[in-house]
Amino acid sequence: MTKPRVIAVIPAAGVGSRMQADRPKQYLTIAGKTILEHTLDALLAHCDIDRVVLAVSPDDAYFPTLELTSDERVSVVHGGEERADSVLNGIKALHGDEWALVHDAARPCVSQDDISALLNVINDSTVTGGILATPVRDTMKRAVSNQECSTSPANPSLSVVSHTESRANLWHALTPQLFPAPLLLNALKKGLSDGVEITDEASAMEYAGYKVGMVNGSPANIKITHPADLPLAEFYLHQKLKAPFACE
Ligand SMILES: Nc1ccn([C@@H]2O[C@H](COP(=O)(O)OP(=O)(O)OP(=O)(O)O)[C@@H](O)[C@H]2O)c(=O)n1
Ligand SMILES: C[C@](O)(CO)[C@H](O)COP(=O)(O)O
Repeated sequence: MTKPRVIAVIPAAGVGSRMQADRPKQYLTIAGKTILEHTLDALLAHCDIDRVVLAVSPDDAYFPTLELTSDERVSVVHGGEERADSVLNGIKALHGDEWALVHDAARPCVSQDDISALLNVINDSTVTGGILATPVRDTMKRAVSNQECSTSPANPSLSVVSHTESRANLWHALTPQLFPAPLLLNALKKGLSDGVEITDEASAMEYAGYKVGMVNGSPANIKITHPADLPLAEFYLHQKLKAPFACE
């Protein structure tokens, strides 16, 4: 049986507003290279990933300065207004019967073993693709209102608890998220045109009615979002460098 083609699609067109840095966070350097280069290296190192489609901002002045621009396995498309738009542009660059492995540029700490574990869903007929995820570990509170509406004049960052959410069967969705490209393309188009909030690929596939698998992945696969995430990611990256991965 021919091995399915797996194309990585990396949304890397964000501005990183929550990071409050002097450049988009994917171009910050930790453990010796940019976050984007760490993420690309992790995906290109996996023997079951054929190539990478990168979605970068149309006015991205940083990407051309990276050496990887010469790697023939990397092609580039323009990102869009939202993450889902960037992913959609990436999927449109695929050619039909491949599997799309969508992975945030902001998640450089993903392990090769977790990528391999997720790829196993390709051969599982009980689901239509799947995602890496990790069970919630903290008690989860629902706030009365969003954080910008503090009711305490003395403490503008104070929120008020509405109630405690059950954390039974509650997971953090991570990336990569892996789906048949043609199905994901149509699901993204439908979710976006119906005005559904699509914050990950699975939400589009769920909205389209597919059964999505969840593979328990490492909580070290963090999404670098705030400044406090940088030293943690650097620690995890140094740990990864100590244990090089060899494709079977
Ligand atoms: N229009 C967008 C928005 C986000 N992303 C990418 O989607 C991933 C996850 O998004 P997030 O962590 O929210 O990144 P930003 O949108 O850059 O961060 P912020 O929300 O703080 O601005 C990132 O790799 C980001 O580059 C993208 O490709 N296109
Ligand atoms: C796709 C994702 O990383 C799964 O947790 C997350 O939804 C991205 O959210 P963001 O607000 O675009 O960072």
